[in-house]
Amino acid sequence: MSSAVVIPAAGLGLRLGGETPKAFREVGGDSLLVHAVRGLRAASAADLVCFVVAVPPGSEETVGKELAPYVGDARLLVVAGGAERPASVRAALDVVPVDGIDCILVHDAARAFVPAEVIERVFATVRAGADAVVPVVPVTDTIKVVGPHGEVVDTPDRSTLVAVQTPQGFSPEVLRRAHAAGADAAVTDDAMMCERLGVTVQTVEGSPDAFKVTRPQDLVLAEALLARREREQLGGQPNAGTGPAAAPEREERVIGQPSGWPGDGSGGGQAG
Ligand SMILES: Nc1ccn([C@@H]2O[C@H](COP(=O)(O)OP(=O)(O)OP(=O)(O)O)[C@@H](O)[C@H]2O)c(=O)n1
Ligand SMILES: C[C@](O)(CO)[C@H](O)COP(=O)(O)O
Repeated sequence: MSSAVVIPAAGLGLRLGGETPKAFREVGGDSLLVHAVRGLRAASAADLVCFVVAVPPGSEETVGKELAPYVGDARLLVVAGGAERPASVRAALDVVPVDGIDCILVHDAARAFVPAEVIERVFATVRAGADAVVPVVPVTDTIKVVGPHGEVVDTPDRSTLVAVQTPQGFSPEVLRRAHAAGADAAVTDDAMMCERLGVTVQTVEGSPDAFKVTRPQDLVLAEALLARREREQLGGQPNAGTGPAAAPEREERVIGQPSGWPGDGSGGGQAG
């Protein structure tokens, strides 16, 4: 079985702040997008033969050059994303080759540090016959349903709730059918679009490391996670020498603003 991965990376990152689109923000010297692609490549069991990345319009060429060294023998296609995540996924999905692809993963660039075992679990579950698969982690807060005036109207049983991550895995036919049906403003992930078709979505175990970089404090967490992985690769004990004094010394940096991005004077930019 061969798979393709669609990477929505066209978001502005408004909750993160800053002037650079989130996928281009750097942690440990590489952009979130590069980390995400490298992580996907590391999951060799997923047999990824095609990467399709949706990026802010105007940055396709720059991103194509930046990512080429990281995709190995796989095909790399970079397309302009849309104003909302479903439109970006759709734009990428439209160019995924039809022949020879039995599984399509959809993975947020913002979940740049997903462990290989999560990717492989998702892939294996699609390979075993599931139409749609999502990695999940338990919810650790109490969740309330709130009414129009800020009043609590319900406290759902937490044991039935999970937080959903990516990559989400799909049978190509099901994912294409879900996107052909269209998305409204309520749609926050691709699995939800499949649910609306009556497709059963299977869960598998996710990982805290697959968190989505969303707010500024997530960059601090990302730096710490990278530092922990480096220590582990060097053969050190995972927790040896940790603590406030052992915080990573790297600085967060951003890569050059792509041409066509608002403010570069070219008149290009991203809708929405
Ligand atoms: N129009 C959009 C919006 C989001 N995404 C991508 O979808 C993933 C998850 O979205 P999110 O974390 O919400 O990113 P942003 O939309 O950039 O964040 P914000 O809502 O804070 O602006 C990210 O990899 C993001 O780049 C996308 O490809 N196209
Ligand atoms: C797809 C997703 O990452 C699953 O948790 C999430 O729904 C993206 O939502 P966002 O509002 O675009 O962050």
